[in-house]
Amino acid sequence: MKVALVIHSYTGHTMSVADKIGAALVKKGHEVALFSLKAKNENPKQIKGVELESIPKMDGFDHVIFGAPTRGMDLSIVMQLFLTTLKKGHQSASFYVTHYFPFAWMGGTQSVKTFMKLSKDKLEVDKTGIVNWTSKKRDKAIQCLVYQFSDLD
Ligand SMILES: Cc1cc2nc3c(=O)[nH]c(=O)nc-3n(C[C@H](O)[C@H](O)[C@H](O)COP(=O)(O)O)c2cc1C
Repeated sequence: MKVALVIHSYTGHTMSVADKIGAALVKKGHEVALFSLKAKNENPKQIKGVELESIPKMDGFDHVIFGAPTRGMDLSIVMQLFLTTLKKGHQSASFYVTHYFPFAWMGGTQSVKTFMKLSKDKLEVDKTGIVNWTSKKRDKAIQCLVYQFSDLD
């Protein structure tokens, strides 16, 4: 399958998970393209007036995996902006979020809700995942997520 990874990551947590998913997919024989979403003059605390550096095209991919951090108890604005650029459709997709605070309700859960809301009528999301970066079980959680997200057949 042709798989796109569309990732927003500022300090590298979300991207490090994407690298692992990408490597697992390649090992299984899938073709993988990585797109890193960036804002012009990115300032993680900025909410208003954010603009995307570029808008990658998702045409021709069999599946798209999205990854983004939680910011201010919600999905990063950069990923929110990208989702608003998508046209209506049924692209097969999955999504994971990374967050820092100890409980998913402190941002992770809301990020997934926002992703689902903004991708409604645009993506067919079959898997979602939340990675707590400060959890002692983080490595195990990432291992499970990589296993699930690279299981596409
Ligand atoms: C401005 C800002 C706001 C954040 N807000 C939250 C939050 O509300 N809840 C949370 O759990 N983590 C929060 N975080 C932590 C990030 O979500 C977490 O470190 C994430 O893994 C960073 O991903 P990245 O390294 O891919 O950018 C925030 C980080 C920044 C910089």
